[in-house]
Amino acid sequence: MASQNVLIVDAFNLTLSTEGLPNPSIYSIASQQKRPPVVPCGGYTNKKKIMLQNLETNAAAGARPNNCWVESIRASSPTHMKSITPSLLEEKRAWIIRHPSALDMFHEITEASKGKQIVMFLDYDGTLSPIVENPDRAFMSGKMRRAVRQLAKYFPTAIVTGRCRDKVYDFVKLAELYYAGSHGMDIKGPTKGLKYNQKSKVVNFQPASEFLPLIDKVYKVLVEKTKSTPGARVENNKFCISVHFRCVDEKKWNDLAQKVKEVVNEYPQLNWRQGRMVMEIRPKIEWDKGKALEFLLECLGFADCSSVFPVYIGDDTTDEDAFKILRKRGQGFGILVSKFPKKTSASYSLREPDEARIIF
Ligand SMILES: O=P(O)(O)OC[C@H]1O[C@H](O[C@H]2O[C@H](CO)[C@@H](O)[C@H](O)[C@H]2O)[C@H](O)[C@@H](O)[C@@H]1O
Repeated sequence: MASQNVLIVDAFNLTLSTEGLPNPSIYSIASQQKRPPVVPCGGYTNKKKIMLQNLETNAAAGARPNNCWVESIRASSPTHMKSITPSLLEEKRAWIIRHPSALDMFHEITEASKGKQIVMFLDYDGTLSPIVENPDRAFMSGKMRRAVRQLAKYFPTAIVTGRCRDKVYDFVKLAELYYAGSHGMDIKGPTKGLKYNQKSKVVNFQPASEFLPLIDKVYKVLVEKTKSTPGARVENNKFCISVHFRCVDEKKWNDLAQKVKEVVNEYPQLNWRQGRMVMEIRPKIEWDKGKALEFLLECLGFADCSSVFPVYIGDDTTDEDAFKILRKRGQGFGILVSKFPKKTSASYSLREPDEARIIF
């Protein structure tokens, strides 16, 4: 383990010298990856062996922790990478030792999953698709789609996203997956290739359906209220709403946040959380991505099962709810996709969506 950490730190320095640009060796490894040969259905052990063959080393970079709201939004922007100080560098090194790359730790991970049923949970934005300015253009690559399709042949696989379920389906286009849209408030089972558990045939769950009219109303209010802020964008995610900051001048972030908070404060049934350059407004109910993960495990018949191994890969603050659940259950592990250190309950890290594809 110790020698592995040294390796990570060395590679980490190399990454820093490229000012946050993708590590060229990782890119070439990713592009040289060959798809594993198709193994018979149910061949989980074979699949794990193939996944092991895909292992390569890597490193992750980091960023400054944040204390206030605007700082934390700023921290989700790569531009802050410009000011790297020695203490920041030290912090980054410490972080990667605490959350090693899942690529480096793949052997340990596969050893831990031996004899257990792996269930995959995948966030969409920033995990399966790279972050882009226009949320309507956050396409998943054909390579990523093929990798997820392949994964789902061997393990029950769910997309867990803040997006509206229909919208994420339009991006992913794989009918054999489970989909948990609107931060888990809109769950639907596969419409094709069902093979894990009969119970999952009936998966269709919307714990916040009574909030639909309210969400529609508040969406319209927010569109009106934010239209004077250049670059602001409001997205209706059916059971929740996203107000995007990514294209707003940094000087206007606070103003925009105030406007949004004023609206949300008028509706005690709603609250908001911060995501990546976005404010996520949603119903105040005890439901989140972590609860959705537990719900899906139950649907699959693994509620009280000690031999299940859930793997959750995500990049955002809302994914932390799922990472926490995995820690609490003491089952499986969480993987945070991030180039920068973030406070996280995930065990491991990956730098970018392409790396997630490698471990598939
Ligand atoms: O749970 P997720 O799948 O990660 O969805 C969370 C939000 O993702 C999207 O916004 C993020 O990605 C956009 C496209 O790359 C980017 O422009 C934006 O800044 C990010 O916050 C999506 O548009 C939101 O609706 C989701 O809630």
